[in-house]
Amino acid sequence: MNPAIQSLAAQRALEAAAAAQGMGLMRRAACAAADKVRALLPEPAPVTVLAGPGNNGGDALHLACELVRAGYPVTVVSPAPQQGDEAVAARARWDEISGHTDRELPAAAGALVVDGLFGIGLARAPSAPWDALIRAVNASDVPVLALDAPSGLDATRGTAPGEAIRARHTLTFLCLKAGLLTGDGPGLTGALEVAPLDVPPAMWPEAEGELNRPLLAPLARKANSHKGSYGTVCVVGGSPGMLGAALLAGRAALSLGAGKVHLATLDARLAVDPCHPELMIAPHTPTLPTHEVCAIGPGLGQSGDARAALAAALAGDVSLVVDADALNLVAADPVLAERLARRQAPAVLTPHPAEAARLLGLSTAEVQADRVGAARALARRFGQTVVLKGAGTLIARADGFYRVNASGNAALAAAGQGDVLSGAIAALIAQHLPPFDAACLGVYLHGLTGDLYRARQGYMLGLAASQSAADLTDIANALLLIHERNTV
Ligand SMILES: NC(=O)C1=CN([C@@H]2O[C@H](COP(=O)(O)OP(=O)(O)OC[C@H]3O[C@@H](n4cnc5c(N)ncnc54)[C@H](O)[C@@H]3O)[C@@H](O)[C@H]2O)[C@@H](O)CC1
Ligand SMILES: [K+]
Repeated sequence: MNPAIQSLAAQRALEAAAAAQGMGLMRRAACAAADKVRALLPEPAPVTVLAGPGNNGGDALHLACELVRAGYPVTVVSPAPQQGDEAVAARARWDEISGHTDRELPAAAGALVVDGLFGIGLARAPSAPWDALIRAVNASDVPVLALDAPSGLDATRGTAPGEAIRARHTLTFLCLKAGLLTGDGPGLTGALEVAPLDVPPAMWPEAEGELNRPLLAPLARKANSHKGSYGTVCVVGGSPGMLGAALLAGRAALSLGAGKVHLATLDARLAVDPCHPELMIAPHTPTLPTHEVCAIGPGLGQSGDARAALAAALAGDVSLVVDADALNLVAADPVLAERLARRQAPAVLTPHPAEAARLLGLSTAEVQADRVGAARALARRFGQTVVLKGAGTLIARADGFYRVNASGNAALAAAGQGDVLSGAIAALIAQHLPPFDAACLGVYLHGLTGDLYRARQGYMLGLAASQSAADLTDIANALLLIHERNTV
């Protein structure tokens, strides 16, 4: 799981704390970037370094000095003076070493262009002279290494207000940013790496203890246990014609270790899943079987029975995973929305962008234009954990803290995957993970089924949701084995 990020504000608070302790993060960033350049160009070759006006530019100028010391021929392009003490000092160091900077991209930009124009401080669409420089870089066929974020990209939203640098590689500092994993972010188009700069986790202001916590520790099995030790999941859904969705959620819950799984279906025709006789299937009745967590929504439909089942679930005190049509019913009915918002027992909402848009009264495009904002708004609105699915799935907590998932790929863009995810999260809650952790880990493991598929296949076509449901078992067991090895 990638390092947690609360917001760019948390990163800036950490940077300020580091500066106060004289940790010299900028020099560390430059050294990490120099290592990356050496990895890309093992032999010294001409490198063009673009230096912007802020600290991203400062990183780039220190990098230029490191590269000259390592014997690389370096051209610095800096069309405007640096602002801020750290960036000005970096420029002075460069002037000391070379004393020459260009204002435009050289005709022959060399073997690599390093983009240090803007990082997390981009405030608006780059204007002159920056936009012309970005266009010139994108027009050249020289590979680009972007520092912290491709210049011109909004590091939170993943959108580009103007034209953004198209980077083949991005080395981001301290932690991942939501915008690198969503929208047009490089996490989807290029190679993305994090350089943590050896900052101790405790320095993160609000994510303290969140970083690298072994989320899956509660899943470790104890010899002296029985099926009740691993909880009971009840899936409520499967209205006529949509049984598959409920079956997928039930299978995923079994695959990820729930002790028992009931399937309360709105279609009485389904009596048994021949592939999974362990699934206890019965027609839904207002008095549900006893269970710790209920995944409601897969194939639920929006009939009167469906609404009644949702109202009963909301009125209960079990943990809920609210997905698909259950979310649509909430979006369409203020009474249900109020019940969900007032509910004391935990719930995890798992909307895709269109379902989030309905819940927020926005268009899907507006949700996608600010995914972090949408996820946090929903989490605050309902006082619950929200999983905003899509490239760079976000898991937001009611207090605004959020995580970005870095696993998965377009193989998961297929029917039924949302049902699998809701069953997976339900299984983790049933095994006593707190809802936010269950959502983070469920999203992460589910994403890994896409990564596993691409590793096996070499590409991303044709992953069936039932395959993902089955693969959750192998992936979780492999990670638990590693966890146990590391904790002996
Ligand atoms: N301060 C620290 O401790 C660290 C800072 N780091 C670097 O510092 C960066 C953040 O530095 P800054 O906050 O200075 O911001 P940036 O370096 O991202 O640049 C923004 C600067 O350009 C100006 N600007 C923003 N949008 C503009 C536009 N469209 N046209 C023209 N000018 C524009 C801003 O006024 C600001 O001065 C990070 O991305 C990272 O690269 C890293 O070295 C990590 C440590
Ligand atoms: K940059």
